[in-house]
Amino acid sequence: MFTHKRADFGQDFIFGAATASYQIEGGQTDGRGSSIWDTFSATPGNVRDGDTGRVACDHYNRWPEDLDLLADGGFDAYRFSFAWPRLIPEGTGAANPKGIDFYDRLIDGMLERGLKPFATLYHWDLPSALQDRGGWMNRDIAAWFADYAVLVNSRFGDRLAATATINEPWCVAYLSHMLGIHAPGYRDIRAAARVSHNVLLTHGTAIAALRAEGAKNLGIVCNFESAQPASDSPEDREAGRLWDGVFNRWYLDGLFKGRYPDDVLAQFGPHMPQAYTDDMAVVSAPLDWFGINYYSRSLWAHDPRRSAFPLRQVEGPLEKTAIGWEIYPQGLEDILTRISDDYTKLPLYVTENGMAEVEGTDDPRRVAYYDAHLGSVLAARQRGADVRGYFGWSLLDNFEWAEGYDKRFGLVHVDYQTQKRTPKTSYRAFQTLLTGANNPR
Ligand SMILES: N#[N+]C[C@@H]1[C@@H](O)[C@H](O)[C@@H](O)[C@@H]2O[C@H]12
Repeated sequence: MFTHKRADFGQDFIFGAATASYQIEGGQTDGRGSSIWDTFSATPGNVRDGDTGRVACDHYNRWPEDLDLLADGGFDAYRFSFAWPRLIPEGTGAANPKGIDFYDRLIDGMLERGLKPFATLYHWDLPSALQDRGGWMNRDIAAWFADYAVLVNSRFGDRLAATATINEPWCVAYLSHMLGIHAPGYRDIRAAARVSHNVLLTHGTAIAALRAEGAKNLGIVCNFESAQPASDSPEDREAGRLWDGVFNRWYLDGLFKGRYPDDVLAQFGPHMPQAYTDDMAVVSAPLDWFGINYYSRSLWAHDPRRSAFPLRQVEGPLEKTAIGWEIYPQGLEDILTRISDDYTKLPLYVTENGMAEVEGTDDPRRVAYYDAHLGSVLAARQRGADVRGYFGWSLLDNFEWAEGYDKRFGLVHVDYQTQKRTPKTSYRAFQTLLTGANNPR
């Protein structure tokens, strides 16, 4: 079990578990429109083993059982995401009544179980119809998303404990438009430059629209790595710093300082949208809280072969998870204190932290991973970071994007043939931490 006690975090600290619509819902029915992940995963070669989110964890039908798992585990909150194409199948225009009904029942189910709904408006499942119109490369997405955000707020806002506009803008932009690993699978520096701006413009535009509706407890969720040089050479030190710019400072500087870092701008060069500086007041709209997703560190070396972003990742020596990421708890303490010291005194939530492990229900390594990272949260709080909550990723084994179902992050094992849920040892560790009991269901 964990070495920490619930009281160590203070009585107001929130513990939750997190999921995302495309990764768990399935339910490609009842008026749900196509998403870019439906098309990306249907394209051979994009997702391991040809896996798709067509069924996933069948959460669309099994959500009561999944909410029971959260409640029985003693969690205070549930971080979930709305599927834009389930609510507005074409992305703009008419809403889908059955989609609204699903989230009505889901949110009411949380409240009935004493779970605080922590919502994310966008966790990567863009309506395909909007991709047909340019998707994130089209500046108009800011208006499309703002209208969607206002719809969500009008139907559900009064019941939400917190609302994040976008999950991991770096993944929406760089991973999906520069590296091509996620949907829509572009490998294009011009697309990446434009989306790196448009995703934050979209966030800020939605914040303004939601404020106009009186919405409260608004934030965004960004992912951070401890970006380090692979050696002490000046070139590698510069490579580590540049990756810190690409992954961390682009979003921190944009959101909290209203400007993008010069070293990354230099790499994007002429590909940035014209007059983007005119948008920075919108990009850096004041927020009520900030979400941090943290998993690991990364090591970087100079790579002179590359004309832009001249760096390459180097495998590190630390123990690794089943997805190959080093286990580096210090990085969570470091990013939390860095954000608090250098960027914002807003309430912070660790909105995702967890590890992939090989299949099974006994996962002592995952227990140790969570225990160490919870220790980092406590250390960051002791250093002055106003960390208000922590969400484990993920409640369930689920569709792990390009890795398909091969990589399992769940506190609860899912047998995808039977959809049977089985709490793992790590779930029991949280249950003991949060309820004092270890009461197998
Ligand atoms: N990979 N990985 C696990 C996890 C992913 O499943 C989430 O959807 C993302 O928000 C974030 O990347 C982290």
